[in-house]
Amino acid sequence: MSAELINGRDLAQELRNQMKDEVIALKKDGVTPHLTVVLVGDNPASRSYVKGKEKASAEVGIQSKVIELPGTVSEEELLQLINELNDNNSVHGILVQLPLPKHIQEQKVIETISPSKDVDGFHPVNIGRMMTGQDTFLPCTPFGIMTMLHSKDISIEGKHAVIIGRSNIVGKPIGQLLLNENATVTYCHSKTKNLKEFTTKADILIVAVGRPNVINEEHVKEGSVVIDVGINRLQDGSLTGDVDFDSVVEKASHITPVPRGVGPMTIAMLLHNTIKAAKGLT
Ligand SMILES: Nc1nc2c(c(=O)[nH]1)N[C@@H](CN(C=O)c1ccc(C(=O)N[C@@H](CCC(=O)O)C(=O)O)cc1)CN2
Repeated sequence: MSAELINGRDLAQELRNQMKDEVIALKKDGVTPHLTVVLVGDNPASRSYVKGKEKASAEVGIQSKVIELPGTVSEEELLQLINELNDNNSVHGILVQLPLPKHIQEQKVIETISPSKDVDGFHPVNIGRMMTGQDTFLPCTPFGIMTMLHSKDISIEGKHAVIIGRSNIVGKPIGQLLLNENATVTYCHSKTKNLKEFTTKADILIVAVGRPNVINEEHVKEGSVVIDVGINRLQDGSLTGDVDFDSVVEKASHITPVPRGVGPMTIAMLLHNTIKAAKGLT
C-alpha cells in the first residue's frame, strides 16, 4: 500500500484563491485587510518565512507591512512598538516572527499583542478560547493541519491521535483541536519512554519534534494518517521532515510531504486569520 499524499502547497493555493474573493468583497465595503509583521534580528529562516507571508498576502490582496528591528533592540522598545500597533486602527493583524533573541521574553511579547489583532493565535486569551471550543484565532500550524485532515474527509471522532512534541505553537494546540473534535489524544515528548509503544497505536500521528527521521515504518500502524510538521535543513541545503517519508509512505493511508506539506498551510491560515481580524470577528 502506498499512502495518499496530502499536498499542503496545492491546498494552500486553493484557499488563497477563495480568499481573493473575500478580500474583494471587504474592499468594496471600504476595508482593506492589513497585516503588520515584526521581524527582529537576521535569522535567515525567519526572513524567508516573513518574505513568504508578504508574498502570499499580496497575492490575495491583503496589505502587509514588515517592520525590521535589529537583534539588539530592547524588550521595552519592542513592547512599545506593539502597543503603537495595537492603537493603530488601520492595522488588523499583528505578528511577531519567532524565535526572538534570547534577551527578549517571547511570552511577554505575545501577551502584549491585543487578542483582537493576534492573528498568530498565541495570546493566552485566544488559547483559552480555543481550549473552551469558542470561535477565535486558531494557531496557524495546528489550524492548517486540521484543514488538511478535513480536506481529505479523514474522520477524527473516536480516533486515537498521538502527538509527538509539546511546543506551545504546535504540539499542545494540535492536541487540543483534535480533542475538540472528539479524538482520544496522547502526548509524547522527549521524556517519553518507549515511544514506539504509543506511536504504533496511533490512528493519526502528528510529528513535531524538529529532528530528521525520528519516525520510520516501525513506529507507525498500517493505514494510519501521518502528519509531518518538521522542517529540518540538511547540510546540502535541502529540506526534510521528522518522518522517514520513503519507509512510512508504504504503510500509512495518508501522509504529508516536507516541503510542500504543513509549511505552506501555516501561511494560508495566517491570511485566513487576518481576513477574520479585518472583519472584526473576534
Ligand atoms: N510568529 C510565528 N513564528 C513562527 C511560526 C508561526 O506560525 N508564527 N511558525 C514557524 C515558521 N513559519 C512561519 O512563521 C513557517 C515555516 C515554514 C513554512 C513553509 O512554507 N515551509 C516550506 C518550505 C520553505 C523553505 O523552503 O524554507 C514547506 O514546508 O514547504 C512557512 C512558515 C516558526 N516561527
